Amino acid sequence: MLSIRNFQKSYHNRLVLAIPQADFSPGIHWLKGRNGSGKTTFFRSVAGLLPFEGTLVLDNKYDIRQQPVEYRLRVNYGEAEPLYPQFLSAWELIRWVAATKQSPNQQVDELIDLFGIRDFMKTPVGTYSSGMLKKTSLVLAFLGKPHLILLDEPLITLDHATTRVVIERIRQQRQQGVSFLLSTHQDVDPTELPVDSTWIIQNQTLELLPQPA
Ligand SMILES: Nc1ncnc2c1ncn2[C@@H]1O[C@H](COP(=O)(O)OP(=O)(O)OP(=O)(O)O)[C@@H](O)[C@H]1O
Repeated sequence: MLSIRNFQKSYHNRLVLAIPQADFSPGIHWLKGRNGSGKTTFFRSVAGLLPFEGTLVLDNKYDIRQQPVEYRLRVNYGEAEPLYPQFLSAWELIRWVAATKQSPNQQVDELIDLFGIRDFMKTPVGTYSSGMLKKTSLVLAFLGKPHLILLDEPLITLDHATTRVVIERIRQQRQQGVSFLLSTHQDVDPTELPVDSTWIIQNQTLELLPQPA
């Protein structure tokens, strides 16, 4: 599903991540790592938001450099702590992302109701609580017809009911062929959300962890 070759990311000549080779199969994959290990850097690079050295190819077809638009159309990203211009409303953000991601008809309404943001979506995001902001970012992360969704700490700041909604949505999308890379510092019950592999970012690289027996 996602192939990584000779990946390197530095900030101001300080190497943060070097991944000679990694291959993610279709499925749900957890990414672990201590604070500052490089998870957000990795997600932002895979999402096409940060420059890096190396090659990323989605579905053996879409190279982030050679098919930049096709690749970005198929890779969505929900940030751990989303930041948006304070004066924009969720509705304005959603309309814009839905248009760029070519969302199917009805999807916008479906996601707005699923995450319960209709009541406040026309007020500026500057007035939102952290949970309201997180719900907005999750609606944005599911828009379009992604093949891969990157979710950085998708469950933080959410109430119990919304946590269930996120887990159920991930399961449902997985059944429809969407893959996920997720990071979390929380433990998630594998009976609720089956995981195909677990990876760790440490020592400036990404390693596959052995699956528990
Ligand atoms: N824009 C930047 N400029 C310089 N250094 C940066 C920048 N962004 C991140 N870093 C550094 O890169 C390293 C990895 O940061 P990153 O935010 O990717 O970690 P993380 O694993 O997401 O951390 P956390 O779990 O705390 O969110 C850290 O040492 C951080 O200081």
